[in-house]
Amino acid sequence: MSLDLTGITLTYPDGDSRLTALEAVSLHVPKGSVTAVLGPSGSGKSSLLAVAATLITPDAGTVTVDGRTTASLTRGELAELRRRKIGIVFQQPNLLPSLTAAEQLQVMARIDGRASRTARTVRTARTARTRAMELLDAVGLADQAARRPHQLSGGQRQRVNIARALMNDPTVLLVDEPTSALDHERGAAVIKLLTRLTHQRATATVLVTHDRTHLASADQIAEVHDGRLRLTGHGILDEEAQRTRS
Ligand SMILES: Nc1ncnc2c1ncn2[C@@H]1O[C@H](COP(=O)(O)OP(=O)(O)OP(=O)(O)O)[C@@H](O)[C@H]1O
Repeated sequence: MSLDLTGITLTYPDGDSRLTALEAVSLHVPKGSVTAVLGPSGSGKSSLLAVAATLITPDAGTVTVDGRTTASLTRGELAELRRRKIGIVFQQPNLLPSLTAAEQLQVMARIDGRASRTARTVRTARTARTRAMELLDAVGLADQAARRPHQLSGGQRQRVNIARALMNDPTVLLVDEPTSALDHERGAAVIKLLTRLTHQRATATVLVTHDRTHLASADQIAEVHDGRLRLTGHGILDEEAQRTRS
């Protein structure tokens, strides 16, 4: 159980030609580990996350989530894979202003229930509430469950955002610069939380960051330059970690 990108090339239309955003990118992210992705602006980091999230189909290469290669899936199967297996944490929390912290999470279960009519079990409102409370507790916000976004700090909003991404128990967690709106201390707390949740919930986590101080908690570090990726730090997880997490 992991995320694998193999030989990914992605181009965008650029006038009469095409701009290569990713070139022959391969990355193995084992279950229960954090891969930090660094790189200058425009190097291809967001494109990499969008391909991993199956939001963009690459020109070449394969994305494998939980052992399933996405190219062979129908659009419906792909949408279901995204809903059930992939959690995305965007830079800005984008919480709904009128909902409490608990409701931000419960809405995810409702969307999932409605979308998958063929699913054998549709989570009831009650189990969604219980799960939302468990996750808010896991991110240290159990006592803030009834608060709305304007009553929360930036760091607390980002923690709700992270808890929301975990609501459907994803295998893969994709995180885009989660600390850009936070001061150093709150940013460090969010990264620590993401690392702990990755290990506890055994997600394959990709963390795009500009902040090199975040690298200490990563299991492997990848750098992207002009669409090319190479592993530059912590290299490959040690064998013991591989055995326990894969
Ligand atoms: N939809 C698009 N259409 C055309 N070109 C695009 C599109 N999205 C990104 N690009 C180009 O692809 C390249 C990689 O962009 P990408 O957004 O992946 O970089 P990034 O590393 O995430 O940058 P940043 O750190 O500034 O967010 C850039 O040259 C960008 O201009």
